[in-house]
This record gives sequence, structure tokens and C-alpha cells, in this order.
Amino acid sequence: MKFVLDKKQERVTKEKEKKNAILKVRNLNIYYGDNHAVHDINMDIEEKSITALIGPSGCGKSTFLRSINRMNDTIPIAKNNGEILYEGLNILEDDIEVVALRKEIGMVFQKPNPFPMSIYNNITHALKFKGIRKKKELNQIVEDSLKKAALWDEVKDRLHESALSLSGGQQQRLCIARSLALKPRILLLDEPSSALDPISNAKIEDLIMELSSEYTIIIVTHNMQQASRVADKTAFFLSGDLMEYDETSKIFTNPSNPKTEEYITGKFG
Ligand SMILES: Nc1ncnc2c1ncn2[C@@H]1O[C@H](COP(=O)(O)OP(=O)(O)OP(=O)(O)O)[C@@H](O)[C@H]1O
Repeated sequence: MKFVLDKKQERVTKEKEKKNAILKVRNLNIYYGDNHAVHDINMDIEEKSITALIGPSGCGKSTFLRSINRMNDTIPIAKNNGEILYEGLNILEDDIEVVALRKEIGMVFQKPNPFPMSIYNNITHALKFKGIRKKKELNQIVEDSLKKAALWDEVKDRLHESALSLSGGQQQRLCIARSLALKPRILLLDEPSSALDPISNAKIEDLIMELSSEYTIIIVTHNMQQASRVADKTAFFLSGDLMEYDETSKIFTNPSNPKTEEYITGKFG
């Protein structure tokens, strides 16, 4: 079975520039009460790369993704042990400042969730809490973030209209712009385009590839064509285990684990 690995060629140059591991996951276990949802994960995530997390429903992809910016803290029964080293610092430690962490490690969810306010205010909302109040500076950040999220041209003349007047795909790019305004280093994307039409999906994929020159991106996706098109590395999860983690081309053309092969060829899912 073959997936079209288009756009891979353009990425070869970038591959050569690959940096160090920005995240090192060590013996990570996550539990919801008695349910041991994620089992002893060990993996390194390279800086400025795209990592796809794939696997059947309920295998722990989102649980793992959410642990990277401590979103599981909001679930009282969720507990974990092990380490997620972000540039050497274990972000699972109790004394980590979670709000600051989430600025550096931003997250975008499956369903676009813009605030019910103007496009402009969606971007500036969190910046005001950071003490950025000068109009000129805010304007510049709004423009830069929307440009990076490939949305500026579509909204520059309607910045003060409600974000809810945007299409689903535009709303999702606005949510990405909102994260970018906080100058994150890592973006966690939980099925960011699965609720969108094919054209919006393609725009989000192009955007993800564009952003990976500057940001580290980890994306959960059920869409294997999407993983094969965008990701440098792919991690296959099954029942809470990390079964295989390798270069995306290897995972999709010559996986080492027979279970990976069965999954990507649609024998189960
Ligand atoms: N908030 C929660 N409370 C309790 N259990 C949860 C919670 N979220 C997930 N789980 C459990 O953790 C396990 C892993 O779920 P998770 O959502 O991480 O899988 P997933 O691979 O992301 O699935 P999907 O592809 O369907 O989103 C499942 O057994 C699930 O029931």
C-alpha cells in the first residue's frame, strides 16, 4: 500500500536542518482513576518538526497530547507519573507555572472555539493580561499573527466584526493566530481540521507545514493521508502503548511493527 508522499521533496532541505529534541518524554504513564490510559511512553520530539500521533479511537493520543501542556490538570481523576522534559525542565512537576507553560506550548482543538468577540479582540484578549496595552503594539501583533495564520488577507478589512461571523476554517485559523500571538514554541493540534470541509482542511495543512519552519508542531489526526502529507515523524498508538515511532515515510511504507501495518492498511481502526 502506498500513500502519496507529496510535498515531501520540498521538505528535504528542512530535514537537513533538524534541531535537537525540544521535548523528551520519559516513562510517562497517565491514569484516569483505575484506567491506565497511557503506558510508559518514551519519545523525543525534535524542534521545528511536525510529529503526527495516529491510532484508533481511545488509544490515548489526546490524553498524551493534553499532558504536554498540562491540560489534563483540569480533569480531577487524571494522574500521571514519569517525565516530560521541555528543554531539560520536567513540566509535570508541581511547581511549574501552568499558565506560563501554556503560552509556550499552545493548543488548538478539534472544534474551532473563538471567543464571542471581535476578530481583533480574539487575538489581543490574552495579550492585555500580559500587560501589552499600547495600541500600536497590539495592532502589530494582530497583523503578524493573522499573517502567520494565513488569515490576514481574508479579514484585514473586518477586524472588528464578530469572530463568529467567520467560516469554520477561518475560525480555526483564527484560533491558531490567537495561539501564535502568545509567541509559543510548541503548538499542540488535536484533530484541527477534522471538522472542516476539504478546502479548509487543505489550507490548514499548508499552514501547518509553513509554521513548522518556526514552531514545533504535534498533531493528533485520524486522517492517515494527512499524517503522511504533513508529518516528519509519526507515532502509532494502540491501547495506550506507543507501538512505533519513526520517520513518517518509514511508518507508511515499511513499518517495523505488524500492528502498524495492519492499522495503516485499514485492517482495524
Ligand atoms: N476526561 C476523561 N475522563 C476519563 N477517562 C478519559 C477521559 N478522556 C479520555 N479518557 C479515557 O482515556 C483513554 C484514552 O482516551 P483518549 O481520548 O486519549 O484517546 P484518543 O486516542 O485520543 O481517542 P479519539 O481518537 O477517539 O479522540 C480512553 O479509555 C478514554 O475513555
